[in-house]
Amino acid sequence: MTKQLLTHAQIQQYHTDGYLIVRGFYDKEEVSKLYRIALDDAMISKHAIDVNDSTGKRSKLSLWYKPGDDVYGLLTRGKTLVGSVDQLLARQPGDDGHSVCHYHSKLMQKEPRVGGAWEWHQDYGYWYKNEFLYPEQLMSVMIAITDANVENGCLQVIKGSHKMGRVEHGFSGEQVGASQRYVDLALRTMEHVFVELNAGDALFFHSNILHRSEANLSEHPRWSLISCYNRSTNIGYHESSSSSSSITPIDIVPDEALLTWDTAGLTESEADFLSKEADVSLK
Ligand SMILES: O=C(O)CCC(=O)C(=O)O
Ligand SMILES: [Fe+2]
Repeated sequence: MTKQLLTHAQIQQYHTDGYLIVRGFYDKEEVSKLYRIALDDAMISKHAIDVNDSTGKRSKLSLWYKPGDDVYGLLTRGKTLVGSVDQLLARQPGDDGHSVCHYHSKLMQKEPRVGGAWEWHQDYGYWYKNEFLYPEQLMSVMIAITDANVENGCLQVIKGSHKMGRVEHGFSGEQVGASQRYVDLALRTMEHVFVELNAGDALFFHSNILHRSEANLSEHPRWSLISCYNRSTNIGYHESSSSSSSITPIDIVPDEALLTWDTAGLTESEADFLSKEADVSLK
């Protein structure tokens, strides 16, 4: 399947709404490979962290920085995905080269009946603490590995809330959440959208959009990959050295690499995983 860069209208929509859904970004064959690897990869499961919500439900999350030559690394380095991100991220004056970097990716596994909720937050609410100065140069892409719907705890967003700028965040149980007052005010005028995705769909979202998700009370898993991108011009002054990937332009690979390249599992040397002790805010 040939992937397309974003159209002018899609770019406009992202800037107006703070998010953009691209249906079928990955085809059936690609999705089944991603699902199989997520199930089988010993390194992913070895490094999975439990993240509890306020009611004790938990999601399994594996987070890594440097993308390697494994299937998930190749996905995040794919030409059209990186090219689309490049169309959406703001550029610093004077930056006219290839400057899209991989900050980190996380594989989120919300298992049936146990997968936990996420409080309302902005990703930049976390990343601000890592001293990245430019929210417009940061964004995330969620790739649905299974279908995500209201029943299994899909992502919810407040449409247009990225225009509010950064909102204060504080601890809420083990998670960091946005000030409830500002969430309530945002909901007075902005639309609360449940972003239902089919496996293979991609959701591009701004680092300042308010989002949350419910626990997975259904019988179906809700698995997704969230990859976060940055520009090399946006230095995280309070980032640990292990995440120099956030200012190192991505080594881009052809889209076909995902299906055709010979890949190993994630190895210790290729991917540097986050441990729970390393970052209390869990990105
Ligand atoms: O997967 C989810 O439901 C939300 C996760 C999220 O927003 C995050 O990890 O920042
Ligand atoms: Fe988030």
